[in-house]
This record gives sequence, structure tokens and C-alpha cells, in this order.
Amino acid sequence: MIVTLTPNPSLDRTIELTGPLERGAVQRSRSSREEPGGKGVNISRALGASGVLSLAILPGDGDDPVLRALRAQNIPHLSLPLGARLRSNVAVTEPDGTTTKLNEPGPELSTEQQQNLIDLVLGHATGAAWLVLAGSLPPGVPADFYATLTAALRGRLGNRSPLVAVDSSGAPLAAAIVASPDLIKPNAEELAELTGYPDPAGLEGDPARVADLARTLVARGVGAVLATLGSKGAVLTTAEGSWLAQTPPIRARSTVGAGDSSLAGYLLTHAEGGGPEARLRQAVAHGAAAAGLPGSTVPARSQTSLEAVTVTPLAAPRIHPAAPASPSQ
Ligand SMILES: O=P(O)(O)OC[C@@]1(O)O[C@H](CO)[C@@H](O)[C@@H]1O
Repeated sequence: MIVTLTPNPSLDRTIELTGPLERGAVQRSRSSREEPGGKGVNISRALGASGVLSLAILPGDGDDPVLRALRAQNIPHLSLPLGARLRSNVAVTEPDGTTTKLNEPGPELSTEQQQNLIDLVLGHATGAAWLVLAGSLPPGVPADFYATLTAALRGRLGNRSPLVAVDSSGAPLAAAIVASPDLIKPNAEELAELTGYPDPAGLEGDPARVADLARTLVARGVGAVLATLGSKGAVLTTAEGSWLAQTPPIRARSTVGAGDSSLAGYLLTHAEGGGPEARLRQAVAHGAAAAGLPGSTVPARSQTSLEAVTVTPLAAPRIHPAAPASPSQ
């Protein structure tokens, strides 16, 4: 069983345009769709689509559209009453797959609600293989929420604690590193921000550099780094090595949820005992399949093509021996 926590879920509305997005213009859409979203919710949906048992934990009132949609899709979930409507996030997609996201901040969570959410997670994490802490934190929640929760979980469950994966960005991700999560899933921009690398734009096409940066995080106590690089594939780095996985170019329709689907592919392979290369292969196959689907739609494993993915080990950087001391003059 895999438990996901989404502290800031959303109703994802996707508007598909028939031409390029024009700022300031009135444009007609081809179609639009609404799906329950937020990163952990998407991961649970993707796991469920492949028949993997998962529990999505989130704040939200029973009559909230996000909760209603989760019930309609038969996604096992537990929610904490909030007394406020969850946010709506909008994605605008163009015919070439370019996706523009407009994300609301979400309703504030009081200190009491935060504690109740932590208690809900701690009460349902026993026996889970993974706990996935996913997405941004809503207003009122301190940046170290994921780190606090990880420490509380390990303090309470000791060696019965599930493995912890973090899929977030900015300050919550930076703070989570301190708690040594077992897995993080940054994209190139998030990896650059986390490691202070100055050129995020160039990172997607530079897997060797991605692996170098990821190794610095593994050296700081992170178990594994699954760095997703959009159309350039993904790099997995653990203490044992680094691997790059790539797919042939695909026709992207919407990139919303592609990273979440990648993480779901990784986790389901891990749960089945797959090694690092198999996990990375399924992650990239899942991400590519998700990008080809509209809106926040997530693929089932049967919609992914593992054969199209190539996985190559990346050489570890050569350690240069210290230069011989120059003779004193
Ligand atoms: O604002 P956050 O929490 O960082 O991201 C939220 C979100 O963009 O992430 C998912 C895609 O990964 C969407 O379902 C959702 O709208």
C-alpha cells in the first residue's frame, strides 16, 4: 500500500486551445475538462489505474468538488474537513503540447488543522510501503511541514516506518532535505534551485551535470534522486550509481501530471521489487504516456511502452588525485 499526502489539492481545469496562446486576446477553446488534482492525488490516481493499492490523504470537505470527483473515480481517500473550498488550478494547453499553468494559493490551514492532518497520516502510515508527501503547502503551513512530518513518522514507527518520498518545490523541498527523505523527484528547475546551480534552462539537456548535482544531495542524506527532465527523459541517482532514461520524441498534449505519473511508475516498480534501472524505465514510460494524454489524465501501466525507453548508466565523475605539491622555491 502506498499512502500519499496532498496538503494543497486542487480541482484541475484544463482548457485546450486550437492555436497558440495569445496574451491579452479573447480565445475560444476546443474543449475543457475538470479532474481532481494536486500531486499526491494524481499519484494515487495513477497507482489506482494500474491496480496498485493506494490511499490519498488530503484536506477538504465531503461536498467539495475535488472530493466528489475522487468518490466518482473510486479513488480510496481520507479527508480532513476544512470549512473552505479547495483551490481551482487552470491549465491552458496549445496544439504543440505547450502547457501554461495558473495555480491558486489554496485555502489556509490553521495550526490545529495542520496537526490533525499529521495525526491522520501517522494513524494510517503503519504497514505502508511508501508515504509520498506531494505538492506545494497551502497558506499558513510552515515550510518545514514535510520535514516535521517525516521526523514524527520515523519517531513514532521506527523501523516500521514507510519509506518517504517528497515531490515538492521551493522552500518546502529545501526544508524536507534536512529530514533525509528516501526519494525526491525534482524537475530540472527544482534541482537547480535546490543545489544553487545557476543555469536551470541548460540542465534538461545535460544529464551528466544533473547526476553530479543529484550526487551532492545523496551525499547530504537523500536516499535517491529521480530528476525528471521533460522531453529529455529522467536521471536516477542513488548511492550505487546514476542512470539516464530516454524515450523517442512523443506528441505531447498536456504535461500536467507527467511528473506525478513518473513518480507513480517508479513507486509501483519499487513495490514489486524492481531494481533501479527497472524503476527508472517505468518512471519515464509513465511520464511519456501522461504527456500524450489530455489535461491531468494519468495513464495505466497498460498504456505505457517500456520497450521504447532506453536506460544507460552514467559514469561517476572521476576523482582527480590531488596534484603533487610543487617543490618549494
Ligand atoms: O501548486 P502545486 O501544489 O505545486 O502543484 C499543483 C499542480 O499543478 O500539480 C499537479 C501536477 O503536477 C496538478 O494536478 C496541480 O494543479
